[in-house]
Amino acid sequence: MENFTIVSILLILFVIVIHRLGVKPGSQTVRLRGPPKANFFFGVARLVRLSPHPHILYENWANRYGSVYHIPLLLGSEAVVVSDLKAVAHIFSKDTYTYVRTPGFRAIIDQVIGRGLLWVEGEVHRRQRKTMNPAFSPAVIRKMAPSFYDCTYKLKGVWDKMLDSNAPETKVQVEMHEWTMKLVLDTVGNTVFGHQFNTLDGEKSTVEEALRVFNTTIPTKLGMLAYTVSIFLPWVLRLPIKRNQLNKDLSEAARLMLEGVMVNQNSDLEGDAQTRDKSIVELFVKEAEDDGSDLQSPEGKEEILAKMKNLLIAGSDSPGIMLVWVLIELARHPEMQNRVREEITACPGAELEWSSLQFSCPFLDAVISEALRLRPTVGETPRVANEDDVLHLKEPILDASGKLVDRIPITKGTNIIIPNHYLNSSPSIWGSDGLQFNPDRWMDTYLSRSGDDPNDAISEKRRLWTFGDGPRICVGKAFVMVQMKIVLAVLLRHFIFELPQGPETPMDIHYSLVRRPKIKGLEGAMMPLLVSRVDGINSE
Ligand code: HEM
Repeated sequence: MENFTIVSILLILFVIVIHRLGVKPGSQTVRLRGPPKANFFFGVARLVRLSPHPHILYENWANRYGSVYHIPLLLGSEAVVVSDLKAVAHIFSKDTYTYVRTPGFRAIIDQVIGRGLLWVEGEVHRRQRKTMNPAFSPAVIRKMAPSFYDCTYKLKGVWDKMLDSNAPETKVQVEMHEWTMKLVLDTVGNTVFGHQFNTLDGEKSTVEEALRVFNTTIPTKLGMLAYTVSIFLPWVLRLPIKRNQLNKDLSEAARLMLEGVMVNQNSDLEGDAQTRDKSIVELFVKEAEDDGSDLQSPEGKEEILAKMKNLLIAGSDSPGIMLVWVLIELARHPEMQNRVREEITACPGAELEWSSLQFSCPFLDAVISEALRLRPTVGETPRVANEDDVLHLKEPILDASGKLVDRIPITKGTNIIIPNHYLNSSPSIWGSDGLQFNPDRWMDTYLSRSGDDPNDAISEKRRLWTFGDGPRICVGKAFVMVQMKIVLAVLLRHFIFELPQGPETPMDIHYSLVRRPKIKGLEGAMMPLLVSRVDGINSE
């Protein structure tokens, strides 16, 4: 019998035993409507995980069962899907206290990233977040802008060389995931840790290699199965399978690099006080010192390493994928790419300095917002109720007995899923073109932007859920918005991006920790784009 079949059977038997012993992954208390099981063991869990368009599944379910419904998951467990905007806002606002991460999801974070901000809950989270927030203030991010430019111009230099080695006016095929990963890794290393990865200069980095292997390895059926199961059953992460080994390798590579950063940081702190403003790591060191932690002790080091690892991995995965998505969308819509380029070319300042760029190029801003809306790297927010609660709905729904209800009691242990991707794109919220790439929707002044009144009915409806919300809202949101605008302005000013088989090139999704775009039919996470010069002329 095949290895896969044996392990699958063992896995299933183990789950049944655990289930019989009464260890339920979650319990649901309300009689809600919802879809039937698509599979005896997995309910609809695999269907959602493997669907290239899970938000469409949620769309169909919401149309059928209303804005709150239950879905069957593994072996009889269930989750309540909440897409009523009032209830969603309530859950996010009570995040880390009333609603927390599922034990399985925490175990994955622990294995890959460690026990930093993404893992902690409640009071510890509040304290860690308070320390981290100032490190991502607008003033600090403004100071990072030169580094965003440096890294982007380095990437431009690499692509220029590729083009120079070809005949004039030819296009080169560039593997986008590879280069955006180098770009964001060098940037986050430089700005956040004061560490020079120099991958754009051709230097080798174990972190880059581990990230590359982790992100591009084609998941086996067993790996996919284990991932789906592990969200609810943490022990699956201890099985000796390839995906778990990749998690550990990535974690270890990040640890080794960050230990080096810590050593340098300590010597900086002992030395020249002028260098103290250098990186976010110092804030962690200071926080630990204020708490009386012994930084030389294994526990003290471990605590700081985990916090750093959170920023390194969270800060180098999603931003790279989002940049790739923007370029794909612009390659699919050449007329929009031309419009963005015209806008950038008209931007005052020869080098697209941030002081001018920040307040220019509204269409580029709109393109970025639209890609973030349609292609969120985190499609769902899974949570579990940590205590009893009541959800008050904006719009009443029909329960399983056909009664209209506008409040839903939730008991401790209930699994909750917030479908971020559905909320970002549903035609019921965004209008009939909700599923289409239409940046112009962001050019209308009444749509949600920073500074809008969050209680305004339209702003509330047109909110982006790509960065989550509430106490856990992405700490790097402002960082990545500045980074993306600079990177895209520079690259689009100089290069034209096309899909290998034209705008209609068929696309697919590669599954790793998050979903990344790929060209249909290519092995792994391959996402090549054709790059050519805007002026068609080789550089000196
Ligand atoms: C386009 C890029 C990005 C996207 C789409 C994104 C998305 C998200 C989302 C959805 C969450 C909330 C997760 C949850 O509620 O469970 C989150 C949290 C987080 N993100 Fe990002 N992120 C991005 C970039 C970054 C960057 C650049 C950094 C750091 C430099 C970063 C660091 C973090 C951290 C540390 C958290 C945990 C916050 C907490 O638990 O309090 N992210 N991100």
